[in-house]
Amino acid sequence: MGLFHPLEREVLSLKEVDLEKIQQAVRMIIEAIGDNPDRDGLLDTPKRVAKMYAEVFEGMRVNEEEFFETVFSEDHEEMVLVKDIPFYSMCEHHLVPFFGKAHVAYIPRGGRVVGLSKLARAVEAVARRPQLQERITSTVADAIVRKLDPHGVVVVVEAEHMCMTMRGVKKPGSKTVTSAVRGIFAHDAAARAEVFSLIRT
Ligand SMILES: Nc1nc2c(ncn2[C@@H]2O[C@H](COP(=O)(O)OP(=O)(O)OP(=O)(O)O)[C@@H](O)[C@H]2O)c(=O)[nH]1
Ligand SMILES: [Zn+2]
Repeated sequence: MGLFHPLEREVLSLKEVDLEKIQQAVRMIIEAIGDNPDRDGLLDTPKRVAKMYAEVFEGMRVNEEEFFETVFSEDHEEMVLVKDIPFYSMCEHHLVPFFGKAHVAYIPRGGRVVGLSKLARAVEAVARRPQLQERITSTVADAIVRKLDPHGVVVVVEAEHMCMTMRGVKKPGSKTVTSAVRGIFAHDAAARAEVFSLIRT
């Protein structure tokens, strides 16, 4: 099992989510906004929210590098791109959702090819933590670099942030695009242009 991205939490040290603590906190929030946590409609809400948080933050207990343990020895040293991987994450500043699509490309080296679904699983694991879009992007790219030592990696993430749409600056429809470019893609403009054009089409 590899090391975590330095910016990421020590997720493996966490055991189970403390559902009881989330329930208490949600009850307090309901009281603090001036509603009655004991009215019918809200009675089970703390329990539901606790269950939901356990689900949307389940990446806290998953090491994304695990998905790259099993490699197929396939003699393919050309680009592999899995695009339009949908993801949902929670912005660490406001704990509201941001969501969109991730595109992951790499050029395998030395026959280290992984199952396509593992790229999507890594995106999902990383997204299901309190996050920044930039950190999802670089964490996925760096995990692939560390585990597969490929010729190059590109991760592009495009997302809509609810903290920018339903509140605050209120700019619905605005999209944020982030990219992490590693290896050959960083210094070969033609390779980079190819992958970005494949992502766009
Ligand atoms: N870089 C980055 N910023 C984010 C992300 N998600 C949310 N933010 C921003 O985080 C910032 C937090 O700014 P603050 O001024 O501390 O908080 P705030 O008063 O709620 O800010 P506003 O959203 O402008 O109302 C905002 O500008 C958000 O748009 C992200 O994934 N990456
Ligand atoms: Zn936010």
